[in-house]
Amino acid sequence: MILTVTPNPSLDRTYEVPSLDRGEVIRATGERMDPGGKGVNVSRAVAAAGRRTVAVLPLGGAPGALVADLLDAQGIEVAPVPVEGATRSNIALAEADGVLTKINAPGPELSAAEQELLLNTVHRQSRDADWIACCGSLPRGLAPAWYADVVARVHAGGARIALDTSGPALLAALRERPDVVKPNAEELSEAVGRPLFTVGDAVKAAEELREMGARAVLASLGADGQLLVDSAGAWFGSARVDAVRSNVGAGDSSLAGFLIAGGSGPEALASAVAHGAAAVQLPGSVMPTPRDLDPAAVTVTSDVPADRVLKEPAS
Ligand SMILES: O=P(O)(O)OC[C@@]1(O)O[C@H](CO)[C@@H](O)[C@@H]1O
Repeated sequence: MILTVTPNPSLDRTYEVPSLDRGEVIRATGERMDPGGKGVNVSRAVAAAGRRTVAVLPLGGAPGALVADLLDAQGIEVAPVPVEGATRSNIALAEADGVLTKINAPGPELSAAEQELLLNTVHRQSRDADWIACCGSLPRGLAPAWYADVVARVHAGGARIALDTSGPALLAALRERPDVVKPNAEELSEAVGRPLFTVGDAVKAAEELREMGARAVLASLGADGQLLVDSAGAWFGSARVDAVRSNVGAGDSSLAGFLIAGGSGPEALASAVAHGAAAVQLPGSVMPTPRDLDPAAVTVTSDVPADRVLKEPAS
């Protein structure tokens, strides 16, 4: 079973607009609502692959009830932590030319009692888990070391940990030796404190994260592909993508693909790349099913193209 932890979930609202004109009333040509937050998306992708998953998340207010209903409709098992504050709504504005602008709200502040309940729920649910994916930003009230505490507690129980967060929360958790961390290029650049211009720069940065404690690093480099760096070396994976519709949740779909395929080595990287590529070709944060995957479009190699300049340099 793959357990996901999303301390700051969201109701994701996507509006399709012709273009973003500041100061104008913009009429949306389409809208959709998805249950969101990075761990929630990982659970949605794991469930879409027909595997068992449980999502732990705080839920509050009317948006929280809506997130619960949407997850229920998708058949996702949830271990909810009721909280006083309302679950946030995050907005994505998708322009006709493919540019996507996202507004992420801070979310509710969790009281000391709610924080404790969240940690205890994760701990209780972790008993059945092979992997625990801890994902996303921390809501107000949770200290930057919160993920570090979770890793320390669940590692003692034997489950493996995948961590997808950034900034101080990522740095604090590294010392507890998470089994895999999943930064994107910007998060990787921020963690090592320097810009990344080439695939080789990203490999060096991932190696530094390993020196800081991560056992493996699965880094998504956007349109450039993905990297896996672990004790056995480095692999680079990429996929042919026909048309990008929405990259919201593509990283979460990748992480799900990686964990479904065992969570280590080049085959898991290939699955991560296939899931990421499928997700960007679907609207909003729709997660791919096995039918949406195109493994033949994926290439994974240990011959990492270190000199390749990133299409989207990170700083
Ligand atoms: O604010 P965070 O926690 O960093 O990210 C939240 C979020 O942008 O991540 C998911 C996509 O990865 C969305 O479902 C959600 O809105």
